[in-house]
Amino acid sequence: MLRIAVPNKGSLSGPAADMLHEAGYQQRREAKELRIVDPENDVEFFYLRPRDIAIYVASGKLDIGITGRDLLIDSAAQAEEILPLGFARSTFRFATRPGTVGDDLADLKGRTVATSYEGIVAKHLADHGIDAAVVHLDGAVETAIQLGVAQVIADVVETGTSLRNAGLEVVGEPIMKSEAVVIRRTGADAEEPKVQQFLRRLQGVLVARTYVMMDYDCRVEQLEKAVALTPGLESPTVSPLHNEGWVAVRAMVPSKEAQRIMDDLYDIGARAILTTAIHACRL
Ligand SMILES: Nc1ncnc2c1ncn2[C@@H]1O[C@H](COP(=O)(O)OP(=O)(O)OP(=O)(O)O)[C@@H](O)[C@H]1O
Ligand SMILES: O=P(O)(O)OC[C@H]1O[C@H](OP(=O)(O)OP(=O)(O)O)[C@H](O)[C@@H]1O
Ligand SMILES: [Mg+2]
Repeated sequence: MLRIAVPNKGSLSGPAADMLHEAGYQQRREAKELRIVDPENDVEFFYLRPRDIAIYVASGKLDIGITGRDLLIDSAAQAEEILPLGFARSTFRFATRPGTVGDDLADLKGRTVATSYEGIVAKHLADHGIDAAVVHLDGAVETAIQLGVAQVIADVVETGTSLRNAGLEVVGEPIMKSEAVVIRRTGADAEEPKVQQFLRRLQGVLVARTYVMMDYDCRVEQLEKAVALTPGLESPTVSPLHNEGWVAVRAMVPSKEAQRIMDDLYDIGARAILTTAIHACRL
């Protein structure tokens, strides 16, 4: 049975459960459940603190886990990313009160940086040869500056609202970009069929979320131009219509581009252009 670690709380937990549900897996019904077995899919889910997931997976007791890339790197556990999942996207950045330090990383020398991600910050400073103190806090690190515990913070930034509300602004380049990722123990068997099947299911959800199916009719003379607009993933399906000189075309297109592609197809004479949602997919 495949043993999978899933975040039990925080920003990762809801979207991870939604994605697993869309991929056809049973999920817990109550937030207090710490473990469920999905016998039909031969999978056991363990609901763990996001920060702990890389440690469990690195130990080899759990086969794979869903966590944040930043949490994986911060843990320094012997685990590696195998599939990015596209949610819980954030950047990890230094921030401070305007005017405290310049945009140059070297300005952090001799300062105190408060963060919940001590591993990432200490390594980043060491890699750049900057001697600064790091104070570990569990959360709400923005307040550390107001209360004088640190002059600089390093934290997750998504919309920037938390920083603005605390009167802070980012300084320097982003330390890293993060999103939810699937991880496994470093060097674990990449070909393990159960793991491969799990990844294919999640990839199917990602594709279903980012593509729509597009159908349209066009004149045979316009087919090459039309196909160039909708190349599909492999190649579009082209079927003859009862009316001679016309064909029906079917191809997957990125949902974000669907409206523009429909305009372009219309302009070259395609008609009856339809898009439909994809509910599930195996590439
Ligand atoms: N506002 C946010 N937007 C996007 N991703 C976020 C946000 N806050 C945290 N994350 C991501 O979520 C993961 C952290 O999960 P974790 O559950 O530890 O913290 P959290 O979501 O801040 O929850 P809490 O602080 O309530 O425990 C990291 O990968 C981080 O990049
Ligand atoms: O840029 P924003 O959209 O404001 O999002 C970023 C904020 O979200 C998280 O905080 P959370 O609410 O989880 O509190 P925490 O700091 O205690 O983790 C993170 O630590 C930032 O503070
Ligand atoms: Mg948080």
